[in-house]
Amino acid sequence: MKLNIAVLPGDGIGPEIVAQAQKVIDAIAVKFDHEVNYTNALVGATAIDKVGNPYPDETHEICMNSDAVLFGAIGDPKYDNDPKAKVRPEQGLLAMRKKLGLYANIRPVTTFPSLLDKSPLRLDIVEGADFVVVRELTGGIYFGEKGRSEDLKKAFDTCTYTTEEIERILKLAFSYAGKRDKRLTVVDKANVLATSRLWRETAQAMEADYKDIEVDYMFVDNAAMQLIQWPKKFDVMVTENMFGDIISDEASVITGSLGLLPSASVGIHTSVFEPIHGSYPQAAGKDIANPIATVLSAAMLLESLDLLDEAKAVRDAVNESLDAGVVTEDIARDGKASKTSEVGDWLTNFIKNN
Ligand SMILES: NC(=O)C1=CN([C@@H]2O[C@H](COP(=O)(O)OP(=O)(O)OC[C@H]3O[C@@H](n4cnc5c(N)ncnc54)[C@H](O)[C@@H]3O)[C@@H](O)[C@H]2O)C=CC1
Ligand SMILES: CC(C)CC(=O)C(=O)O
Ligand SMILES: [Mg+2]
Repeated sequence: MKLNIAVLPGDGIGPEIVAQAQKVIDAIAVKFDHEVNYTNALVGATAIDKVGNPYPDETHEICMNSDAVLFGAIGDPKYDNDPKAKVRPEQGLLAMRKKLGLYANIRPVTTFPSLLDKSPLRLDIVEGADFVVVRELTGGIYFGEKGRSEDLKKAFDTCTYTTEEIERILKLAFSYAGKRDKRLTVVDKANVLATSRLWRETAQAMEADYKDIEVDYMFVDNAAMQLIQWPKKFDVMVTENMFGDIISDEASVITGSLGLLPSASVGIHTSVFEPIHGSYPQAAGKDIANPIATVLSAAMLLESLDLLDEAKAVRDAVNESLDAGVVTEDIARDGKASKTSEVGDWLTNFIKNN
């Protein structure tokens, strides 16, 4: 098969972690006799620096013409620490999601047997935890009208959702639950927010079409607590953009590191495969960031193209590397950390030789 992959490394650790995922895809291509064509494109702070736009039209064209997009991360302290900056790297990520119609971000949270002790939570709490956060990705407060009063002493962000936006993400979440343990938790703040009440009303109306799915409703503050106290009670969680952003970072604690969680952003046009973490600028250029979230995002990319044996070979390699202790410093034992690039090399060799 011929694969056209758009590669958007972005900022900070983005280029380093994406390079490892590309090495892994290359090894898979050789093993399974595929031809891979990568097209690199600018996004984020790097794109602002080069062309003044965090999501240039050329990048959009490249994404639209690809079979899938492999994305690293965006963000730079020079913008984080300048609240007055008008053009920001994050606008590039949001524009990409909106223009590609990526209304759903699928964030699977699974524990790895050899890393159970890396979670700050007790082993009996985390062992066997396995759930998916389905996060709405192109609506809500991140995309709502925002502004600042003339005297600069007041600012506002608005959260808006339409029934149509809620229905399409719920449909996808119901279908995920149908393929798993048939349990769906709708996370909202319906005791306070009008948008959340619309989410709850819409979900309640859809229950009749999915009689085999057990649906429950949970306020987001309670969900944030229960996720840590009883992670095993969850199967599929579905929620709005900002709540999903926050609870999925929180969920990474169950697995041991934010550097382990992959995601797939799907919707209308092409799909984007991206780690859930950011550009981790403190680690940029040091070859220490964990590449596994990005490598597992590449596995999700292969699955999206129905290359299931190929994806399994990536997952097997990752599991073996974790069992063998070939890991970066965030999940290392007894000070024995491998570099980002060494983890990538190990995975590549494992795929070649097995
Ligand atoms: N999808 C994206 O591109 C995202 C971009 N950002 C941007 O990233 C920049 C940094 O944001 P932060 O809040 O510091 O979040 P972050 O996710 O970059 O890092 C938070 C912490 O998580 C850990 N971490 C993250 N990735 C890791 C990896 N691969 N290996 C090991 N440890 C890892 C580190 O301890 C790090 O200090 C900001 O500019 C922010 O806007 C933040 C989240 C998502
Ligand atoms: C710019 C942010 C919305 C990025 C983020 O935190 C994420 O997508 O997880
Ligand atoms: Mg986030």
